Amino acid sequence: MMTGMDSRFVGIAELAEAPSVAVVVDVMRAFTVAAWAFGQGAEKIVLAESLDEALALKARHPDWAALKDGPPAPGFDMVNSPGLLRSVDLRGRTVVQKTTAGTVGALAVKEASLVLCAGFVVAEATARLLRTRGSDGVTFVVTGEGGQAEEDLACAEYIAGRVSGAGTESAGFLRRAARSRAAAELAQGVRQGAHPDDVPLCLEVDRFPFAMVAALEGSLMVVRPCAVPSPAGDAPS
Ligand SMILES: O=C(O)[C@H](CS(=O)(=O)O)OP(=O)(O)O
Ligand SMILES: [Mg+2]
Repeated sequence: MMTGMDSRFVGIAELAEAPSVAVVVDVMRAFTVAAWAFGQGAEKIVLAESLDEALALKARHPDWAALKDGPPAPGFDMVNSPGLLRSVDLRGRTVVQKTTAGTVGALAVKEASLVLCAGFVVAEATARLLRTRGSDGVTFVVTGEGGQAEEDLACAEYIAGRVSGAGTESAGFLRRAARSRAAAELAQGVRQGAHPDDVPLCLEVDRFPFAMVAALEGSLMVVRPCAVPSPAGDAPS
């Protein structure tokens, strides 16, 4: 199905007012990690505004699992690495996540009527949800490097292409992401709290069948997986 969707690609700082529909993209690594957390059984992810808030939430809910980017730190259970997270059993757990870019981007659009958190691992489910909803305007928040992160921009453009029609192929977009600064820094060990498999895991297209919807629940921004069944008319590509 073709849609006449109007796509805007903006950095976090360019967000003047809450968009109606926002897709917040963080390929490396926040939303790849979020998808893996759901893959490992997490029930929900609470996005923390700050490290202090993450620790306060953990103190109030000792059974929640607190996750931050960068190196391991006291009070936190996990770091922002899909390669490290994939061996953790999170069945039924609530995860609290605080990262430099991804979680900040989602919190910046918390007033939007629909917020999807995305990376390549949930690209098709995200596109399908947007198609199903028939949104005519979508703001893609490119969270890394002031809106210039090549891995996030490539993924955002790929998802936008998939929304408009099934013909968009992933290969070129993945090549751009693989050549990004983030990929190089992860491969070179510049970014801490990493596993050697992080880059390939972040570049796995459609590893998971769900989209990730973030919404305010009381005062907290909460991400939950959302199954998006393939409509009978959706032609495979
Ligand atoms: O963990 C990450 O990859 C980054 C943090 S940094 O760029 O390595 O400092 O956070 P994210 O919000 O997932 O981009
Ligand atoms: Mg990032």
